[in-house]
Amino acid sequence: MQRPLIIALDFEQKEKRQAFLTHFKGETLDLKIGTEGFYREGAGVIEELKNQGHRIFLDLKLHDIPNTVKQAMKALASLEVDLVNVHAAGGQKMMAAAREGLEAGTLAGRERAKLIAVTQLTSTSEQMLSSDLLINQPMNEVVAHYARVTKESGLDGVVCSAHEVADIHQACGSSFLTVTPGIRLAGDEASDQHRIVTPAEAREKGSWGIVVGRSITKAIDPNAAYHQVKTEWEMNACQTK
Ligand SMILES: O=C(O)c1cc(=O)[nH]c(=O)n1[C@@H]1O[C@H](COP(=O)(O)O)[C@@H](O)[C@H]1O
Repeated sequence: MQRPLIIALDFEQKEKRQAFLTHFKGETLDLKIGTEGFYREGAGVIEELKNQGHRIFLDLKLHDIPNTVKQAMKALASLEVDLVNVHAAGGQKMMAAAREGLEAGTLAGRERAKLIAVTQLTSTSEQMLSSDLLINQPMNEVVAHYARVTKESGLDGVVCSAHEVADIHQACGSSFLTVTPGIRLAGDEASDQHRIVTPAEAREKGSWGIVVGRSITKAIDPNAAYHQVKTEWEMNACQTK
């Protein structure tokens, strides 16, 4: 994956996922399978999408004791996806264990999946951080701290909102990966997301990759919406070079 535009394949039925992908015949995509799809369809969905030539972000957000996460990551490594994640809230030992498991499970001669950690969900607001999680620090400082701990644990990057990318680059360097969901085309509903930006803003703010679900999957013309997102995301890159 290179500065990917990742489509979140969050569908309530396998048939709906497959019907959605018929809008993209002949295109190689960066796709995300999350808990909704993986729990329903199992590992077969990964195989199916890989056979179609797509690159995969397997978003299971592991969060458990270090040994459990290590063994789970070892098992997931056999699926040979491109990107996997854990929750940074699991702490440094858990994240280091995730990396160990991933390395142990990666077949010799194969490239290890990139491993990133969710800092604070993009559905979390500053107010929720304090009222629900009892974290009384500004969101950007909390996220930058989680990013620093993630880097110290040997991971490749984080999931965050584009609003925090500059602080993360300052804390961890600009080569530390920032994958940013919470992307909306102008005028689209935020729905359950709180820390949102447009694709163009994500690029301006320096995101390495973006994750886009409903702005594409719920569009009347998903292919047109995808290419609108892609144009904003890439056009802006040319302007900022
Ligand atoms: O790890 C993720 O992918 C993730 C982290 C996060 O903080 N926020 C977030 O929205 N996501 C995922 O990104 C996708 C966003 O979907 P939309 O809100 O429909 O664009 C969903 O599949 C979420 O599970």
